[in-house]
Amino acid sequence: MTQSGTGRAETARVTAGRADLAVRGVRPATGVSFAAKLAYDNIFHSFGSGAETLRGVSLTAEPGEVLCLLGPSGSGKTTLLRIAAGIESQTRGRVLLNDREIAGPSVFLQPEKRSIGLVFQDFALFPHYTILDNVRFGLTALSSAESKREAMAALARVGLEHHAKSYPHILSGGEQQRAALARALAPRPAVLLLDEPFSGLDSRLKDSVRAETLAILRQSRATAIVVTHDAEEAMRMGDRIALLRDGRLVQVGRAEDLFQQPANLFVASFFSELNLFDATAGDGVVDTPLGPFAASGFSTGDDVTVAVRLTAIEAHEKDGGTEARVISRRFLGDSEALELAVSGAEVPVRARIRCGALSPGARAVWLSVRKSDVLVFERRADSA
Ligand SMILES: Nc1ncnc2c1ncn2[C@@H]1O[C@H](COP(=O)(O)OP(=O)(O)OP(=O)(O)O)[C@@H](O)[C@H]1O
Repeated sequence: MTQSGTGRAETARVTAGRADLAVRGVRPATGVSFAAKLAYDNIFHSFGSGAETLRGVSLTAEPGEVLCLLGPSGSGKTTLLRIAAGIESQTRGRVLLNDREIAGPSVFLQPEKRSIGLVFQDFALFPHYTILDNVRFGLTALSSAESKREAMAALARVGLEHHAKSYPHILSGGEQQRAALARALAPRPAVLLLDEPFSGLDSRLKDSVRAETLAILRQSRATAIVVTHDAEEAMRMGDRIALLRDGRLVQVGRAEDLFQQPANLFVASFFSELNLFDATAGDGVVDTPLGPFAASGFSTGDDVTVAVRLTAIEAHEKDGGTEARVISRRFLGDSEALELAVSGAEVPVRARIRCGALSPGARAVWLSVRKSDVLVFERRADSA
């Protein structure tokens, strides 16, 4: 989602409201949040009379966990975050914080009463405020001395005390991201929502900022929901991943679950590049141009799609396996991308092999396939 001027105003509204947290009840030890459970119960949403953006989403972020909301552009990730923050309203369903309804048919708790923090894609720091004042922004209910102390503690947590007096524009992208995180964490929200928090960073910076952010989230112990459209990012960050498509939850689980036991072809293709072969199941097996594979659970005559990960294919120059001819090779550093002509395959078969596995002039090769990286799905018109 692109951050708009309205978005900034919302940041201000949501952030300002977090001061409410600071003055209520007993506060935990420095740097620690009250982790909470956030539950979506059968959420539906549409913008005006338009098509439904969310269709029956039920999902729980457990206390202290990092839950990644993953999905293609337009699948409804940002809308789901905004509903939890209270800056968008669902048309049906309920949102619960620690089993208490905060949004439902007859309840709407204002954003500032929710103890839910929000970090936007472009950080949304106020350019004319120092970093310290940006972080103090959400602590207005505290005395000046207290808010300064709390803001400095939050900056220390993200390693930015030395930039307290700086203005945002002199900070690097990664530092601005950490400042935005400090601002969101300063009021010690029970739940922190992060909307594509690393998308504005260049790819080299991204890895280190992501690792730092995860460490800070762990230390703060807040429950976090992180929106991303990048499967690798979700696997790196999430204790669990919830994959959305067209406003519906497709699968929720640990990265290993989604990768190894994808619910359908859409999930599988979100996590790895695949060669696809349409085929008809035989008696527990299915024949493809790359050889026969097990098709347990399917009956003879079932239409299936066989998905072979690019990394499942090995190429050799010694006779054995499926014959293939090299069409193209591309050096990618750690690996090499191959396109191969294989008898019976309508389009070139793609493979990702270890560099140096084939001699420079190799043309005629033989392929073997790691069976654990072959997935067989029922063939449906909308399955990928
Ligand atoms: N203000 C709006 N008015 C009308 N439709 C909207 C509005 N905001 C978003 N949408 C539509 O709602 C759907 C879901 O949008 P949303 O931003 O939640 O998706 P997303 O998964 O976060 O996408 P992205 O990864 O591109 O940010 C999209 O089809 C989008 O075009």
